[in-house]
Amino acid sequence: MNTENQLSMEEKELLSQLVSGSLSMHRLDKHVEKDRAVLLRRMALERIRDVQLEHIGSFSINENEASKRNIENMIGAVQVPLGIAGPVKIGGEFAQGEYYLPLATTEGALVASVNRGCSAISVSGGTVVRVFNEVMTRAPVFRMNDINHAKEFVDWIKDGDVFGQLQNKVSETTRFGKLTGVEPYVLGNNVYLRFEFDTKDAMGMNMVTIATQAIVDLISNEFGVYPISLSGNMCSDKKPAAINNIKGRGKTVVVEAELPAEVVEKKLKTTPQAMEEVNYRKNLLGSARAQSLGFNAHAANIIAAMYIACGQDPAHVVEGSSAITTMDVTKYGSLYCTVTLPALQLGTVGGGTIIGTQAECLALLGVAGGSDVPGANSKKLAEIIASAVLAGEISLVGAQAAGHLARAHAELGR
Ligand SMILES: CC(C)(COP(=O)([O-])OP(=O)([O-])OC[C@H]1O[C@@H](n2cnc3c(N)ncnc32)[C@H](O)[C@@H]1OP(=O)([O-])[O-])[C@@H](O)C(=O)NCCC(=O)NCCSC(=O)C[C@@](C)(O)CC(=O)[O-]
Ligand SMILES: NC(=O)C1=CN([C@@H]2O[C@H](COP(=O)(O)OP(=O)(O)OC[C@H]3O[C@@H](n4cnc5c(N)ncnc54)[C@H](OP(=O)(O)O)[C@@H]3O)[C@@H](O)[C@H]2O)C=CC1
Repeated sequence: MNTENQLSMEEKELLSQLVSGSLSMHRLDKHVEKDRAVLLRRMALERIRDVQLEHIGSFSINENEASKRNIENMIGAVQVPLGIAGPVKIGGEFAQGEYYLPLATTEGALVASVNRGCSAISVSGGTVVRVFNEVMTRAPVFRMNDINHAKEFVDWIKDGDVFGQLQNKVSETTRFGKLTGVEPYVLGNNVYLRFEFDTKDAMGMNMVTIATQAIVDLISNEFGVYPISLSGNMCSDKKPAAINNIKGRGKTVVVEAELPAEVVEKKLKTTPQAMEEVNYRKNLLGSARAQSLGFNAHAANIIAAMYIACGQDPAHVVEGSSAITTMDVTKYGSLYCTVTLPALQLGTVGGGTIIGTQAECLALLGVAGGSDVPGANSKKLAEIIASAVLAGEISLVGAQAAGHLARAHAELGR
């Protein structure tokens, strides 16, 4: 437990006010520097709850930087073990060569599994991966007087001159972001405008939210309606939603690899036929019967572990998990595998990407910060994560085809 000897007289007084409740935790920031506020809040909690927060207090994050843009009421940091899988050979438009994958997880057997998948993919020649679409969306909801009013509004917003005005307005709020489209959706007298943006190397949710505020101010001045909410859930952010799977959100990425039968037998201890059948009956039929939005084995596992490692917003695992995995035996007897990720939201600038450990993971992948051609780094990261997901799918489907799932977790996960 931290002792009061480390504190000045003023800090001791603030600590006792925090413990008594006469000073709220967040107001402390007005009285002391951020690093001292983090310490005092932690010490107050130790006293209030009679616990020791020694590990929470052990970190290298810069409290001033983090308190500006990543966290409020900071008391420390939690640690998640970081493992490495690979190298995996990737043939992307942006990611080309061999990559070590940082995975932050507490699930034993996960890193071993991705590592095995990487090895099987690499000896088979690597992945081929492409980003097909990139778009970040924000969709305010407007309550119109009646259907006529809704129709007038939709016709107005579709006018090319109006769209040009909106684009100009957006360019006043961001140097990098561009408004690329707007799609109106109507429900009764509600109109949802799904604005689409290219956010380059940023994941972009702050960027597009600020831009959309400027857009709705213009709409209010020009058309006389103001949204009920800046986000009307047709965006759709951090919720499982078919619209993201169909239209895409973040990066839409597709990855493939073809494994010769000998590789499947040697590396995965099974056959292409057995893996094809597991994929069909589990990932396709089982997911359909369960009415799942994701037709895969564990895309979320790899996305979550790489998002945590690389400073992404982990809530976006929701959309990322809606991936579809296919596995087909070819006429040559090899196994052709693909993963389609319709909505992989990520960035290499902003958000959690600047925190020391996360920035180091991005550096390990060669994608820390913005790229010379804005957007290239985020697409490279998308290609790498998609390849990692494929490695995870190949290994887990292989383990289930071989009947090794329970054994692997008994040995490595407990
Ligand atoms: C565990 C293995 C990999 C063993 O796999 P194996 O083939 O029995 O082991 P091996 O000793 O022959 O090693 C083969 C390769 O695996 C890797 N490997 C092997 N051990 C390690 C290790 N300690 N650390 C790092 N890498 C390891 C490594 O690449 C190695 O090659 P080598 O380098 O030796 O030439 C395999 O059985 C496996 O992948 N099982 C599946 C485990 C898995 O994917 N778990 C993910 C979580 S499951 C879950 O959360 C979701 C679920 C299951 O509920 C979803 C669903 O419904 O399906
Ligand atoms: N506000 C919301 O509703 C939501 C917010 N979030 C949070 O949003 C954060 C991510 O938002 P995001 O907008 O990505 O990040 P930031 O708000 O951190 O902004 C990133 C900024 O980086 C600048 N930038 C510098 N170089 C580049 C480059 N090469 N490409 C693109 N932008 C560049 C841009 O400035 P400029 O704009 O001047 O071009 C951009 O706005 C995360 O913390 C996430 O948790 C998540 C969901 C919803």
